Amino acid sequence: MVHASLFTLLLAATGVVCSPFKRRAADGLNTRAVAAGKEYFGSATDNGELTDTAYVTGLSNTADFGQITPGNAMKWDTIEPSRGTFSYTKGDAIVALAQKNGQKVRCHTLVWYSQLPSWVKTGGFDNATLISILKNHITEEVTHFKGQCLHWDVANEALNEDGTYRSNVFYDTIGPAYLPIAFATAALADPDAKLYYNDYNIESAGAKSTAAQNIVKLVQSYGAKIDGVGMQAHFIVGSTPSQAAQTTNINAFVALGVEVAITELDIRTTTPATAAAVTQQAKDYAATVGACKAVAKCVGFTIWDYTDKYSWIPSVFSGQGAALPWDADLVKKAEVYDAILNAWGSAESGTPTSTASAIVATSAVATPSVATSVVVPTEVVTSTAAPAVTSDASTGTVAKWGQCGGTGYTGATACVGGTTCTKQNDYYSQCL
Ligand SMILES: O[C@@H]1[C@@H](O)[C@H](O[C@@H]2CO[C@@H](O[C@@H]3CO[C@@H](O[C@@H]4CO[C@@H](O)[C@H](O)[C@H]4O)[C@H](O)[C@H]3O)[C@H](O)[C@H]2O)OC[C@H]1O
Repeated sequence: MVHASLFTLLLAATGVVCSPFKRRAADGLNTRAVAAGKEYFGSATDNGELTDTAYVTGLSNTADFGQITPGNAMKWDTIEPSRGTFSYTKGDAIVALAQKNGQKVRCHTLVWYSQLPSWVKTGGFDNATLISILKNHITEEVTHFKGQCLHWDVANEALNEDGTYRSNVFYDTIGPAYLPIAFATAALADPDAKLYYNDYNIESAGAKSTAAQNIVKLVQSYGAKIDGVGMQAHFIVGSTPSQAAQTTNINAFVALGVEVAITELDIRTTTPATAAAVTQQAKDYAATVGACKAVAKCVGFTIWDYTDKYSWIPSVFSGQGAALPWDADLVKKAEVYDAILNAWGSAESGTPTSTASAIVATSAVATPSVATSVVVPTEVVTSTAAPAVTSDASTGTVAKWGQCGGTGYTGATACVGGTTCTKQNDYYSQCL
């Protein structure tokens, strides 16, 4: 009897409840999300936190967390700090913890302008060399983690707030084609991982969300695989988009044939948080859960760490914080936690996903239209489609692939701002 009680306690601690009559998962954020039809509810984490036993116990509770995202361990500056030198220790540690716990992993992130080592950022590489560096980095990293990543955030934050492409070394050297090249390369290295574009301030309609949808179309138009879009959702208490606005926006992405995930949710406020702010924060969390729940193709939900103890917010947004459902003492904020829990629906099966939204999402799924011209690097080609880069108004002073077309280009010459197209290689032609 004593042994049976200990066994029950042990199972409860690891997220499983056992009785002589039935065995089911313990109630929690993840089990509720799964009951509502989602693949997981998860949390970001970081290596430095893994020595905190109480923290790890909470993170390892699969009733709450069915997925882990490495906050920094898989970024370029950690993985390939100098050219050709790869270090996987930190990423492996997080994957090992997830595997031990039976949790999924969202792998984050392959191509980002930030946390990019200076040898890449200021290396002064020409177009062909940078493409080779990009492809090598992706191939090496994705191959290393092959079979271990449910999702890869292939590209992170490629856009400015007005929807134009963010100037970074990849865009400035390669042009928008760096995105389809990155996705195609990742797909070759791990065909089973779902490949995501990930960004912030794309959680409701607007120029940046439209531009993110255009990135989906761009990658598709090159014949490369893109499976999903991650809405980071770094929100501010009382200023989050409404549930309806988020639902409509998620459906706009789903209509392009991709899935969506909430990838980095936190909702910050001025610290110390007031009682009113916490009440509003609970409503704000519930709104994003409600939006994801309402769309069948919103497949998963991640908060950017689970406790204020390790939130990135105070270090970046001065005077802000208290953004997560657990406080800095690892104590659940009951109001916020319960709001998330209840927004997913009941523990048994969840409230059924809104039929109306799900039908909109499903029926709106469309194969991207196929046009006649082909502009793809040979290893990328799986379908034919027109390039979606004609709005790129860069002129001859900055070389952009896609200005004039590449191998196999049969469409109208689009030498924007110049008169002569000079083909340099399969990715790159210059308009002068
Ligand atoms: O240890 C930390 C990591 O946790 C951290 O991870 C990144 C955090 O979020 C992602 O990048 C940031 C997203 O938010 C941007 O600021 C937004 C500006 O507009 C506002 O409206 C919005 O509310 C803000 O969130 C930041 O500028 C981005 O850096 C990124 O995907 C994560 O990897 O990275 C730094 C480490 O020290």
